[in-house]
Amino acid sequence: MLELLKSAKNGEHASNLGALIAYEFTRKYDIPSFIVDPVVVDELEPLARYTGHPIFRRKSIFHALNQKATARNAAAQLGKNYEDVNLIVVHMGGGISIGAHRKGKVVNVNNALDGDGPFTPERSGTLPLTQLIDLCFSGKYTFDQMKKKIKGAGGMVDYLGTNDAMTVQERIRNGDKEAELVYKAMAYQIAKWVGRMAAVLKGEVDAIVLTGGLAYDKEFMVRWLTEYTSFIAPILIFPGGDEERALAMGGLRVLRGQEKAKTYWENVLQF
Ligand SMILES: Nc1ncnc2c1ncn2[C@@H]1O[C@H](COP(=O)(O)OP(=O)(O)OP(=O)(O)O)[C@@H](O)[C@H]1O
Ligand SMILES: CCCC(=O)O
Repeated sequence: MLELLKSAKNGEHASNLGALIAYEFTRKYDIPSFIVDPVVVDELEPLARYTGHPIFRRKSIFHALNQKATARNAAAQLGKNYEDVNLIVVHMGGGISIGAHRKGKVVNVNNALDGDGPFTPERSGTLPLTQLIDLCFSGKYTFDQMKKKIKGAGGMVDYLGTNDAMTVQERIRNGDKEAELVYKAMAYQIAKWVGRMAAVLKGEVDAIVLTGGLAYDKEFMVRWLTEYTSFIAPILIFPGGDEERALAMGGLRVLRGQEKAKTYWENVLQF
């Protein structure tokens, strides 16, 4: 695992550092370390794995740690167990993931890292395929530049020159119509993905759960998402993230014998 993460063979991401840092603590203090709900948690149902062409495979990459922790908190707020509810969890940070949680499993979710889903503060989300192929072969851009359009320099930051939603909100308050249109387009695309996940859950949705940094924005983002999606289910809001606590609780569940740690199996990542 450590070698694979160092090589970034499956993608560059800050979370690649997690296991490496944990391993240093293990060595220094002679204590166990665990990985809890990493971005590659994969509970997709078989139907969700189809892409539309046999050589492409859908990967489950999303904000699993915060999605799972927030879903548990939301279930508790509903007075139920996570394993007994259906939720659509919308994590809205620099990247955005929309997961269909059916009775404790994330059976469908967009690949939040790799050009799938709504556009986000710093990612393009799904792009028109043929235009993308044409641009790749146009000779105008390098491989790295094209990759950057999808992750890092795409989405809101490319439209408005900032990935900071709070700056955009201030611009809207000051009458910037372009900023309003782009920010609302992002809400519109997120809402469309909520609709998809409602279909996956066959309309049996106990709640739509909004979380991540953008969920603090009640004035615009939360209001627009409520307008578009509240016909599906009640909306619960858990702004920010619960990641550090979720990591600690995951480790504690194993140390207390409430959960068994799984063994990492490298072959599952060979695709
Ligand atoms: N209090 C707030 N009010 C409004 N928007 C906020 C607030 N806090 C953060 N945001 C916005 O949320 C977005 C990023 O959120 P967050 O900090 O959750 O992302 P991240 O942790 O960098 O990314 P990710 O969640 O994808 O790992 C930014 O555009 C930021 O401006
Ligand atoms: C999809 C993994 C978390 C992120 O958005 O970076």
